[in-house]
Parts: sequence; C-alpha cells; structure tokens
Amino acid sequence: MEAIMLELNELEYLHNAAVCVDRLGKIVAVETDCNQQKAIETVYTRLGWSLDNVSVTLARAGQFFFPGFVDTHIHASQYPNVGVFGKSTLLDWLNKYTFPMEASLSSLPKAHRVYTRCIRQTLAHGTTTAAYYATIDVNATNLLADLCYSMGQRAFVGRVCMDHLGPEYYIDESPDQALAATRATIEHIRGLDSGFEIVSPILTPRFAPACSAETMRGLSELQKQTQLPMQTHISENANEIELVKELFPDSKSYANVYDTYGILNEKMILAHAVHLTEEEADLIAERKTKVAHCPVSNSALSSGVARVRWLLEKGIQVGLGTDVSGGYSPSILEAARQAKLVSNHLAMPGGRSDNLPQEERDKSKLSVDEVLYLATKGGAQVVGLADKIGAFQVGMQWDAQLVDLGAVPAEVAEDDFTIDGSVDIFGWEEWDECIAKWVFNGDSRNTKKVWVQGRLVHQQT
Ligand SMILES: O=c1[nH]c(=O)c2nc[nH]c2[nH]1
Ligand SMILES: [Zn+2]
Repeated sequence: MEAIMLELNELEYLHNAAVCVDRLGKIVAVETDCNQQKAIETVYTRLGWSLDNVSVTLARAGQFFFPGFVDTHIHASQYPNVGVFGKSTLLDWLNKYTFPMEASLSSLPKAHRVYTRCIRQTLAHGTTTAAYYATIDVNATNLLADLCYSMGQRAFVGRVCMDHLGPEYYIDESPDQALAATRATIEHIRGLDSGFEIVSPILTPRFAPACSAETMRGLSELQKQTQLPMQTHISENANEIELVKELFPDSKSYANVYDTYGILNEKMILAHAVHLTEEEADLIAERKTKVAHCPVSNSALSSGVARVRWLLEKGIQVGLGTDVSGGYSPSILEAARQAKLVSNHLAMPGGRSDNLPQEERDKSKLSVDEVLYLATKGGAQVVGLADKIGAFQVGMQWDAQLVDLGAVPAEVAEDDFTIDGSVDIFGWEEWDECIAKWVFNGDSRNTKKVWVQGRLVHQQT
C-alpha cells in the first residue's frame, strides 16, 4: 500500500525548463532551471545534435509543461448533449437523450460536425489521448477515426456493440452483424494507421444489458486474434445492476458476467465501477482489469461515489474519464477537480463510509497530486501506454500541454488588475500552490499549446 501512495505522488511538471524533441516526437533531453541559451547549448554541446533535427521548446515564467491529459472514457457521439441531462438517471437518460442522439449520427455531415467539435474542444482542454465510444454506425465510426488521425489526437476509437434490449431504431441486428461491423472498423483503421500509432481500434461492448452472450463471446475471440484493447461499463447505477441480475441469473455478480464470457482481462477498461462488491473488486484486481473513474458523470446522473482509494489499494490501475455526456464537461481538469471533491464526500458523515472509523474515512480523500496523477500517468496505464506517455522521461513521446497561469512580473503586479483567465497568481505562491489553483480555478484559457507525438495540435490564438 505504501508503494501505491509513493507512486501516486510522483507527479511530473516542468517549469523554467526546456524540452528537446526529435522528429519522431520523442523526448531527447529535458533541461530544468534554464533559459533559451542554456537549452540550445544542451542540444549542440551535450547531445551534438543539429537544431534542424531537434525542436527546443521553453516554458517561461508563469508557465509550465504538464503531460497531456488522458481521457479514459468519453462518448464522442454524445458531445452535443453535454449539460443536457435534467434529473434523469442512467436507464431513462439512455432512452431519452442518448440513443436518439447517437442514432442521428448515421448522418455523416452531422457526425462530421459533432466529432470535429468534440476533438477540437478536448484538444483545447489538454486531452492528448482519448478512449472514445462512437456509435453502432460503421461509416460514422470510421469518420471519427479519420478525424482523430488528421487532427492529431491520440485515440482509441470503438464502434459500439449493442444487439440486445436497445430501441428498434438503434440496435445491432445480430451477434454476427455486430462482429462483422466491428471487424470493418478495425480494417478501416488499419488502412489509416497500420501500426495503430496514433489511432487504434478498441472493442466496445456497450454494457452487459445491451449485449448478448454470443456477442461478448465473439468479442473475446476477436480480442484473442487481434490483441486489441476493450472497453465497457460496469456497476454504475442501482437499477442497472438489478437488470444485470435479471438478465444473467446464473452469474454471481456483474463482474462475473464479463469474466464468464472471457472479457475481464488486463486489456479491458471498465467505466464507473461505483457499486462493486468486495468480491468483484478482488476479481477485477486479479484479472488486472483497469478502471475509468468518471466522477462528473457519477454526480450528474446521481449514480453514486466510486471508492478510488479502495480500488487503488487493491492494486487496480485507475484513470479519469469525462464520460461525456453523462459527464457535463469535456475537460479532464474538471474530472480531476470533481475526483478530489467526491473523494472528500467519502470522508463526510452521512455517506457510504459511515460504518468505518474516521481515520479510515479520511484515507479516502485524494490529494491534488493524486488526482492529477490519475489524469495523466494513471490514464496512461489504463490505456496501456504507460511506457510512452504520461510523463517526461527521455525516450517517451512528447504528448504535452503548455499551461500559463498568467503570472505578472512582480514590479507591475501591484497595480495590474487585468482579468486574464480565471486563475489569479499574486507572485508569492509556491509551485504546488499554483498547481492547486490551476486545478480548482483553471480552464482551457490556461492551455496555451498542446502537442501529440511532437506535433503541435492546438495553439491558443
Ligand atoms: O454513462 C454511461 N453512458 C453510456 O452511454 C452508457 N451506456 C451504457 N451504460 C452507460 N453509461
Ligand atoms: Zn460511458
């Protein structure tokens, strides 16, 4: 347990720093405490590289580099509905808002508009990698992959499989058709990015109530053949859990349903995991399955509070998801903020931890560093890219954001009342205080530049 805590606190950000990135988007040198001159000397003298081959990027006073955010769970196809959920809860929300919107994206001009805006907006909020759900439509799913590729966002793109219980206007015809359609998107993405370097397919059974046993079994087989990652939902809402019990009376639990059909494994990302039992969490840990924590959505749809510390202590790797549009915001910074706040709720009286001693409850609270870890390194682990992204070690990919908190020089600060963004820095704060102020008050106005694999994919004008 100690090890988890230590690792969670290893948060990387760089200020007064220069980073050298080669043409393949790899970090070749990082210099801290430096100016532009020192950075250039590093490239010439220490590395002996020509500036033609290496770009040198500098974070100035008041700015810092932060690893790009990883959104481990987002429905690009629900993006027009952000903030539109009324008082609904999961199952009525799906029928009222979600399925009609997703079905309407079989219109490719509409899908183009929605997906372009979703990618642009998430990039502007510093999301360099996203695990996307598209829709059941093959052409629209392929379009999402094309757009991620051309706009430069690292992405996992999933065609949604749902051949059970859906509305008649939005359902896969049969397990065979669901699997054939999934194979078609895999082939499309292979044609786009043969090594799945930037865009990868991800197998996507929507959730147990919407998938027949045959489809889940078929996806398990397909995963064995392709080694692709997979994503689904689990244990988000009380009525959903009851429905799973009715539909799979022979299964011991929700997690056991996925285990029975061979899809609870180290390549599976489970979203929500709010109401897991002790046995389910132990099984998930044993299978090395990952969890996407979606605090904004869990509050918006009144689903509940996931016990992140409890999951981490079991050794389960956890990242953050916006879960647009169960979640109202495309921002992982907002998800980090809400992850911190909902973890505090677990320590308050009147909540689900009431039977625990106060000391145990206090342990549930996540720190600012920990939620930022979940937003970056934790997310990288969840999507299987921890050796490539989420930190700034030499040899890793330059997937990063340049954050500017708008600090003004001390000599003008006293009479400068210009409002420039939502974070006010007075100049006396320590760096960890600046980071905390960013987490609680920052937004996309602070995200000046964003890179994926060394390519500048967003720049504030
Ligand atoms: O938050 C969620 N969003 C969805 O689209 C969905 N589908 C099944 N379960 C779900 N949960
Ligand atoms: Zn979801």
